[in-house]
Amino acid sequence: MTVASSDPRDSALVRAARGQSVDHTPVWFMRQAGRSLPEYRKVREGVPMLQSCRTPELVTEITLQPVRRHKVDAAIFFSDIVVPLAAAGIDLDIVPGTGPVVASPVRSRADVDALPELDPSQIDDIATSVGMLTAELGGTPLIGFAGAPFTLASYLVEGGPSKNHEHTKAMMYGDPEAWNALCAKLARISSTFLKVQVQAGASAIQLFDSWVGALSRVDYLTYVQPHSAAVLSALGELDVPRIHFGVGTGELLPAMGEAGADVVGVDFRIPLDEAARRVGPTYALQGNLDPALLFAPWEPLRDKVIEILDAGLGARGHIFNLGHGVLPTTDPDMLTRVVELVHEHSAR
Ligand SMILES: Cc1c2[nH]c(c1CCC(=O)O)Cc1[nH]c(c(CCC(=O)O)c1C)Cc1[nH]c(c(CCC(=O)O)c1C)Cc1[nH]c(c(C)c1CCC(=O)O)C2
Repeated sequence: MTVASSDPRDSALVRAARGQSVDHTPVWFMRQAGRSLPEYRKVREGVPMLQSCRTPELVTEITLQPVRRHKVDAAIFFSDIVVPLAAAGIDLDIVPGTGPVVASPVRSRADVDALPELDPSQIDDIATSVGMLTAELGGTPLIGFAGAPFTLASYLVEGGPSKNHEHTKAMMYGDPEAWNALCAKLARISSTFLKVQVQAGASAIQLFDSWVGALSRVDYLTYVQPHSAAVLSALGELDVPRIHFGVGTGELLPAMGEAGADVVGVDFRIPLDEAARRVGPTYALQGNLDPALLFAPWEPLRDKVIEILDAGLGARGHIFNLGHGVLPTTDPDMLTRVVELVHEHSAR
């Protein structure tokens, strides 16, 4: 039984991530801050996404909104995976309804070599935002995050969102040296972005490799895992739990754990008890309610939440989450109800 404490290291989220006992299953939602909340749409009015991410007062307000409203067990830092790339000087924008769009796609070794590094001094505002947030959050942990090298590389090489990642795979296979140089650079940028967040007070981190499910296991092990491992091991000395998530990664879950995670994020395509069997007793799990089920009637939704909570008991630790981000048209009251149910049903 955990006692109430104002130290986020004693929170249910951090304890579950470490495989320690908890008094309830912690819950948060990917994209809990965002368009599903009217209070978010209000404060974002007229402010471009990248500018919002670099304005500490706005980052603090937006990050706190879902914590106040839903009583989730963690805040996720309001930012974006491309913020450190833009901060380093790469010309890109986040286009509403589309996602990140890069002015000059990276297609050759020369393009890779021309990419800048990120100096921590270029993201002083990120440290400021995290400091303001942790002061407000008290015992509620703040999760810092970054994009993993493959997912960032896909945006840079394709020039924007991609279904098939064809230019990315073409570089991976056609010029492995350029590919490895690109991913090594992105690993350094992500490590810096994460370290700044943790040193400023984040209590856990999540490395998003959202699109890595596009790869076979062998390609993942050959071309991607070493670079993700470099990011996760760079965080090792800072002693915060590391969550590693991607979409469509049923075949990659053990390999993503072995990249150096403490918690493996699971999407909704495989049952959580099957995920627990696949990763074994070494890793805690996070997941995995289908975000589309928040549009279903309460009864089947409730049954699914309970099924996931019960399956999670078979893992080293369980953090309840969605299998991917909150969809923008979700009724936020459904999220609040899910949080209440998770807390009620999992109370030990
Ligand atoms: C792939 C990826 C991106 N960004 C991110 C990922 C990994 C997570 C995932 O798999 O979803 C990470 C991210 N982006 C955002 C967060 C905020 C924290 C949170 O989860 O609440 C996080 C963790 C805010 C955001 N990032 C973005 C928004 C929407 C901006 C808006 O409100 O207009 C938000 C709230 C923009 C963005 N940025 C990206 C996409 C695909 C989009 C959506 C495009 C759109 O539909 O408009 C790239």
